[in-house]
Formats: sequence, structure tokens, C-alpha cells
Amino acid sequence: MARLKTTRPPLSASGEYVAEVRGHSRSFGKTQVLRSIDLAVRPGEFVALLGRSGCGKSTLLRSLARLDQAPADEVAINGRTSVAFQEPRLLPWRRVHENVALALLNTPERRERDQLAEQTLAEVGLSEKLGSWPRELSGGQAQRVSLARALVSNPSLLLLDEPFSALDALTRIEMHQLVIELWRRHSMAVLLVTHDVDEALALADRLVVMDEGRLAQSWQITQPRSDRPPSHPEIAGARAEILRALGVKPTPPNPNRNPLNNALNNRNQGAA
Ligand SMILES: Nc1ncnc2c1ncn2[C@@H]1O[C@H](COP(=O)(O)OP(=O)(O)OP(=O)(O)O)[C@@H](O)[C@H]1O
Repeated sequence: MARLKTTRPPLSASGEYVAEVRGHSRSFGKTQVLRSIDLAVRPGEFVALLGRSGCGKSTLLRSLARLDQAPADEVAINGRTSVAFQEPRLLPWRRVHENVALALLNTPERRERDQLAEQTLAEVGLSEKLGSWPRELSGGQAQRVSLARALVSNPSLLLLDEPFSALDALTRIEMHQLVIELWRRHSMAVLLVTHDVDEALALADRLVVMDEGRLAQSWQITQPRSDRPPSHPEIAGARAEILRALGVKPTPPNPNRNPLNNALNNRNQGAA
């Protein structure tokens, strides 16, 4: 009897998703780190990826960023991706605007590169630091430059690998606001890797929990971002479930979420 060859349908190239991951596995030596991951990110969607340390979040992000070779039938990206990491990773021997312009290697015209870098640095509020050296920046400013460098190429998917975790609480809140503003303005999708459940609940449309290389559970948040107090039933309920999925004892919500909600409320006058 002839055996039917089973071929998987190709990953979407239709533009329905900016990133589509299907049955993606990855091992380092004998250690399997990603186990048949399925994940699709829609244009403009804001997804937060949570999980215990070592569960494979950064490895998945690297596959999406094409920093690691992933088989084309497991990971498909429609459009451009760019990444910002926990550390800003700026070149210390290049001035701020050069660090940003360097992300535009495919733009041949130097003047265009400079203009775009300048424009994007203005968007992150750093116009006055164009000619500074990275060593002259605060941690928060350096992280803004890193964001500008990721944004300048106008990605359809921005990958953020714990970009706020080294910042103090106030700077973090400012960065949250900034990321939401930039996300809206650029109409891009964002995949944020974070350990902070409250941060994820404040920012994302969808929260996905990873466990030992698998996507364990996900939550869609329908409450508008501008109105997500920790006491809201949807937010409180998702928080309790996510902490349970992470195997963490419930803790009181981070009170720093309120300033974000308030600030977003003030700026966006109730926009979702
Ligand atoms: N290049 C590599 N070579 C060997 N092992 C690796 C490599 N990169 C990651 N790993 C291993 O893969 C596992 C998952 O790492 P990964 O950085 O993806 O986890 P993570 O969930 O992002 O962790 P964290 O939250 O601590 O950043 C870890 O056990 C790590 O040691």
C-alpha cells in the first residue's frame, strides 16, 4: 500500500500574522529548550511572554529576531523585526545618533540615515543628546537610545527582551508610557519578554506563559490599557491565574501600576 506523504501547509505569508511559529523546537546539545512551540502574532498586537528563569523565553525571541537560525517551516516573519535587550548594548565609540543610524545599513544615503536617526531620537525625547557619547547617558536615556535604534528601521514586530528590568521604578513607568506611545504611533506588533506580571498586565493585549520550553497558557486582556487598576476583576483574576501558572505565591499588586494607568489616562483621554 502506498504511503501518503504528509506535508505541513506552509506558514502564512499572507500578512495575517507578523510572526508565525509552528512546532518550533530547539536544543543546545542534549538539552531541549523549546518544545514544539506554536505562536502567531497579529499586526499591531502587543504580546507579553512570561515564564520562570531558563524556560526558553529569550531563545524563542532570538528565533523570532532571526538571530539564531530557525527552520523556515517552523518560524516565518512577515516584515522587519528588531530587538531591544535588557542592556542597551550601545557602541561606546559612536555618538548617540550614530548608534541609531547604524541600524539603517540598508539605507544607502547617509543624509537619510542621519535624518531618520534624528527623527527617531526626537520621538524618544532625546533630541538634545544626539551628539553625546553613550557614557554620558543615564541608564534610562541609554535604554531610550536602544529603543530608538530598534524603531528607526520601522519594524512590523518589535521584540523587547526585559528592556526595563534594570531601571528604577520611576524610569520604568516613564518607559512603559513611552513604549505604549511608540507602539500606537508606529502601528507595530510588540513581543515583550518580562518577569514582571504587573508590567505585562499594564501593557499587553495578550499574556502568554511559557513553562519548560512550552507555551503553557495565554490570557487575552480586553480592559482598555488606560483603565487597568489592579482591583479590576479582569486584571485581578488574570493576575491570580498567571501567578498560579508561574508557580508563584500571590503577592499584592505593584502599586506602581497606578501611575501608569493615570498617566495613560491623562495623555490618551481614554483611548484603549
Ligand atoms: N547558546 C546557548 N548554548 C547553550 N545553552 C543555552 C544557550 N542559550 C540558552 N541556553 C540554555 O537554554 C535555556 C533557556 O535559556 P533562555 O535564555 O531562553 O531562558 P529565559 O527563559 O530567557 O531565562 P531568563 O528569564 O533567566 O532570561 C537555559 O537553560 C540556558 O542555559
